[in-house]
Order: sequence, then C-alpha cells, then structure tokens
Amino acid sequence: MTFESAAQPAPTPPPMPSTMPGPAPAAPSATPALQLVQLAKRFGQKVAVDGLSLVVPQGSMFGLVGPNGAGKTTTLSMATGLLRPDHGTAAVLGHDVWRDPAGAKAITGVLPDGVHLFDRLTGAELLRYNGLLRSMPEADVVSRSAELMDALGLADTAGTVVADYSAGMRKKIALACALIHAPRLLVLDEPFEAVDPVSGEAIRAILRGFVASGGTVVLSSHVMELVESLCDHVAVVADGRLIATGTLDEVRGGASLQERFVQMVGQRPSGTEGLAWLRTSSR
Ligand SMILES: Nc1ncnc2c1ncn2[C@@H]1O[C@H](COP(=O)(O)OP(=O)(O)OP(=O)(O)O)[C@@H](O)[C@H]1O
Repeated sequence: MTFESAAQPAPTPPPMPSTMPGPAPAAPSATPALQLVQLAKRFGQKVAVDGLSLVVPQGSMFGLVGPNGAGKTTTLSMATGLLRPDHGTAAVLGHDVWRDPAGAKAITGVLPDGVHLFDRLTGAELLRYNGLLRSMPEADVVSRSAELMDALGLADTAGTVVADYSAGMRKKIALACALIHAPRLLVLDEPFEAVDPVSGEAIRAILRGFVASGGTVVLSSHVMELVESLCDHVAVVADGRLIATGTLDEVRGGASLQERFVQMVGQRPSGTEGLAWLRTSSR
C-alpha cells in the first residue's frame, strides 16, 4: 500500500514541535552523529528526496518513518555513501561522506535495503571477510564473529552458506557485518523486517547497549509501535521532504506515534465503498 496523499494537511493538527525547513536542535557543543544538509535526489522525472536537512544527535536512537516511497531508503543511501546526491551534503561525526569517504565509512556501520551478500560464503566466512576488509586483527575478527553470531542466534548456522539462509537470517548476518568493526554510527534500513520476535528482542538489546555506550543508531521502520518503544528521536518524511523531527515526545505531541503519523502524512480513504466483490456477504 502507498500513501498517495502524503503530506496532506490534517484537519486539526496539534502544534508541530519542529517543522521544515531546518534540522532538529542538537546539543550545542556536540558534533552531530549524522548531519544532512539539503540532500536532493531525482530519478528521471521523479524527485525522490527534495532538499532534506536533518540532524541526528550523538547518542540517540533515531527513527526515520514515512509512507512507502517517501524517500527513506534514498536518503539513507545518500547519507552512507551508497548513492551520490544531486545536491546537498552528508557528514558523519564531522566527516563529509563524499569528500572524506574513508573517514566517514570507518566509523559507520550500514544495513542497506535489500542487502546483497556474497552468498556462496558461509555466515562465518562472510563476517571474517567484512572484518578483514575493515583491517581488523584476525583474533578480534574471530572473537567478535563468535559473539555476534551467538547474540543473534546464528551460532548453529555459522558453517552454512548464506544462500541457504532464510530472509530473517540474512538480515541478521547483514546486521552482524554492520557491527563487527564497532562503528560509532549505525544506519539500519528496516532492521526488523522478516526477523522473528526472539531475534528482534536480541537486536533491540544489542542496539540499546550500543547507544548506552555512546553509539548512535538511525533506523527506518514502518512499525510505529517498534519506533515508539525503541527510539528517543524521530523524523517523519513524506514526498522526499522532512515533515517533522525532534524527540519522540515532541513529535507525537501527546498522541501515539501512529496517530500523529496518520495526521501528518494524510489519511487514506477508508475503502468502504470499494472491494465489494471481496466481502463474502455480497456473494
Ligand atoms: N533507482 C530508482 N530509480 C527510479 N526511481 C527510484 C529509484 N529508487 C527510488 N525511486 C523512487 O524514489 C521514491 C523514493 O523511494 P525510496 O525507496 O527512497 O522510498 P522509501 O521511503 O524507502 O519507500 P519504502 O517505505 O516503500 O521502502 C519512490 O517513488 C521510488 O519509486
């Protein structure tokens, strides 16, 4: 489903905590973990991201939400050096992602959308490859790989080729690859998609521990309850633009995040008139 009417004004919206243009306030002295300035990307006639600016404070668990096609993946891809913006800049802890890619990438862990893995490697081999690619000492690669696979419930399948992993297992091994070099910023596109509840809880614990120790997480999700229970900061995007950003409490403004989200991006028709053929009572 898509929200065709994204960014339509709600009938009686409560006051917005922080609106476009302009990023959320951050601790005055601290360099943001991630700073996006006027990022823009067009695919042919389609404007996917339209001058989006955002500040992700250090030590935050930051949720990026928006309807299908809002521009979340495109934004995160530009923020992590996977996709070159048409306009604008992205910086990780002060390292410009495009002018200083090595500096930015050394401190960033990325779980991209629809991740492509070297799936003829086993899970353990894939982690080893990623660790060595990051110039980690072999002993650290081995010990961290074992700990990550254990924490993510992959220990029993360390010797299985990734091609034989389920969708959820692939997501978890990709997350382990993003974590192995102990980054300072984690950028995760839909990290909980296809992941079972037990593994989801393990991932939540890992992310909370990561943030508690000073790391920063930016994650996209469509599951508002998950964002609400996990994140302390939120940004809402629609039609490639930032609609609201701030702390979770600022953005939801006394309502649930789900309610505020629907108010902000526009309600879809109830559909009560359509799909009559689908109702068994009409047969
Ligand atoms: N490579 C591409 N070529 C053409 N159009 C693209 C491409 N990538 C994204 N788009 C378009 O850009 C817009 C934003 O897409 P994007 O994947 O960033 O949205 P999203 O918010 O991540 O969506 P979803 O929640 O469905 O994953 C969409 O209209 C999409 O069709």
